[in-house]
Amino acid sequence: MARLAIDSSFLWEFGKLNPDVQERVQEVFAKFQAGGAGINLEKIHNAKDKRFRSIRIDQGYRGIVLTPEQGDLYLLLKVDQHDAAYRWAERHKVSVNSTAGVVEIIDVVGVKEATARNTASGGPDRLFDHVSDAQLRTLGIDEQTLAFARSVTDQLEVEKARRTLGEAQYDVLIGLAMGMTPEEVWNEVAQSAPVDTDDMVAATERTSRRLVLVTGPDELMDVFSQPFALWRVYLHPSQLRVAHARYSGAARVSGGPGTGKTVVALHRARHLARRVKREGAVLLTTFTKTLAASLDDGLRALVSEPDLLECVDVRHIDQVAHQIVARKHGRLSVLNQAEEVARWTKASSAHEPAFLAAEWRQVILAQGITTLLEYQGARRKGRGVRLSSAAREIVWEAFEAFSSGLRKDGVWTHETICVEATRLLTEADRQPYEHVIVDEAQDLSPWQWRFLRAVVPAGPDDLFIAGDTHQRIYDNRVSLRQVGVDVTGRSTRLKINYRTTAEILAWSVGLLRGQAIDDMNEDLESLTGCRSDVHGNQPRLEGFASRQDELAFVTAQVQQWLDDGVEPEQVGIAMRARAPIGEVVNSLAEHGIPAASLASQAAHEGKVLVGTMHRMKGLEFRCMVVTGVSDNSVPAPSAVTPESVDKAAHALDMQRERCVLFVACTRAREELLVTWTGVRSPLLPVS
Ligand SMILES: Nc1ncnc2c1ncn2[C@@H]1O[C@H](COP(=O)(O)OP(=O)(O)OP(=O)(O)O)[C@@H](O)[C@H]1O
Repeated sequence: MARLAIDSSFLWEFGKLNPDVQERVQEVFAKFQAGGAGINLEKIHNAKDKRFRSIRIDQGYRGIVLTPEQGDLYLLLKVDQHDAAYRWAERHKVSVNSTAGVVEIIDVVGVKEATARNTASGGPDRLFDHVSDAQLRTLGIDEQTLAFARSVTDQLEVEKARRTLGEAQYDVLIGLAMGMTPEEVWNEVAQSAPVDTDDMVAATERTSRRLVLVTGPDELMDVFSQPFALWRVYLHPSQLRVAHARYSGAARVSGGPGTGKTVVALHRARHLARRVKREGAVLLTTFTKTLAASLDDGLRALVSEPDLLECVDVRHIDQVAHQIVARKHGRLSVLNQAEEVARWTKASSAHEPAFLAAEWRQVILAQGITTLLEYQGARRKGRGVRLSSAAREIVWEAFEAFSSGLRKDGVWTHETICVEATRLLTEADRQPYEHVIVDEAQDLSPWQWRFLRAVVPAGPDDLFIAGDTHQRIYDNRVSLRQVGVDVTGRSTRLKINYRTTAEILAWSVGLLRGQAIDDMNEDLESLTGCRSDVHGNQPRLEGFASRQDELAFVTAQVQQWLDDGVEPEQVGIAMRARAPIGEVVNSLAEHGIPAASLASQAAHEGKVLVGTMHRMKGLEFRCMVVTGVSDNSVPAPSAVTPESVDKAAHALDMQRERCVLFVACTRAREELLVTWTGVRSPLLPVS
């Protein structure tokens, strides 16, 4: 049976075709998959590549297909209106790169034009004079691109020609333009085995970033119905640049929700794994077990080669620290919350245990304080009551009693483990990792940052940090510089949102309007320019007189989505507190809708997923309900310091509550419903 591969750029274009044409395209493909009966592949007279044929989609549309000279693999490269499709065929050719072994789709007319432009405008100094023709050919540069390379005078000219050059050849030229040596470029791009440029099947398999191999009609429909899974094969150039760049030190990628930061982190992990090729050399990490598990799933979706997977250690930070400390001290016994409270109670009768625990984390550990003198001089912004010097002495005694108690009994907290791991690493002569990639970096604590700084030697590409401070849902505010991480000049902000419709994104961004949110680098972060190109319905806001009415409405809406064909696990329901989760799950179950709490161990497949707003971090759903957004639940009263106690702490708590709501709402891809009973939350816009 004939096999079909599709250029991923077409998959995006498919979404923009009108539904009639989409249907025709699918019919044509189904015929094609069924063996090709009834498909007419027509020769194109002026095509740049003699293997190109056109397929009739409907009266106005044509597809351009590369037919095989040997074998059974067809490549669908383009579907467009008749004239545009033919014009495309007159400009492009397909070849297998002799060094990288991948399929390249080259705009040969465009390359010629770019060469002529450069030659006409360029000065006498050519950018690649230091690289010989023979070296360029060895790197897989073909004759036409060689002429282009000889015309180039600066990096910008290479960047401008990105869409016209073959992808692998572009990578070579941009690498050289950025100062890599030909040997370094070779190591990045070359296949280890010799390339057979006639073997289209092997080349297509190697081009998984761009070409999607479809083996049957079901899989084809699957690809069409899940354009979101496309990130595996296609990255936007702005994402790819960040994922594949060489940085002289720590680098950071930020960007609003759904801009692909996690996707970039995963691609970066694969890229570095390919480069280092040493088991466990790359750490891909984040701050919770659940998020680390989803990074692991993502990496496995992206990387199929077992030896590459082995290069990447995917674990959450506390787990990594735990292992380092356990290696030195043996099995670690970690306090649970009740045990910690009991120890604080024992350590001092002068203060509440909650106060002491918070002071320890937010002042002592956060600032890395180790002496009373340092504590006497420490800033305590946002910590409520002022403490005189004498009062600090009393508090310090409590810390000492608490810490020595831990030491004496050989017990730990996650924080003391992290601090000890950092100490051990500072004393060690070798760090365990060559590269560290951190996702959801906005929620790491200062002691976790110090640990990460210590886990990898400082140098090129040491730390890669992905995060969005608008989505900070815990109280960790960190200045990267103060924890020894300098990303100056190596920060990129992604702007295109691939998850959420423009309507949901704009409304959600409104929740944070006027908030001054730091960028972890002693400046302010901004969502300006964050956009989505996909349009849909406005978010729906509904208030009710009773909780019963609210639940009934939510249940009916979920039923409606399911009736419309949305899979149950593509519906998420978020709320601020944990308590109402059971109530929502039961209400759905009573109406025959399978549902599960995200926190439960039960299988989640085939169920509507219900959880706290915090738990929604890292997830996404086609349809999202954010429920219980009343004035007495959002912001959560117990999580906000009263203004009368500490104005600064109150403002920060309120900001965090807004961010938590923002995170929940931006999990929605297509539909967002926000509900409340009684008076709506003051965090919601008035209308
Ligand atoms: N280049 C791309 N092409 C197609 N889909 C993409 C691309 N980049 C990201 N996506 C999709 O967009 C969605 C959001 O991506 P991702 O989770 O990486 O964003 P994020 O910036 O980490 O989000 P958040 O900060 O909100 O958690 C995912 O479904 C992902 O598959």
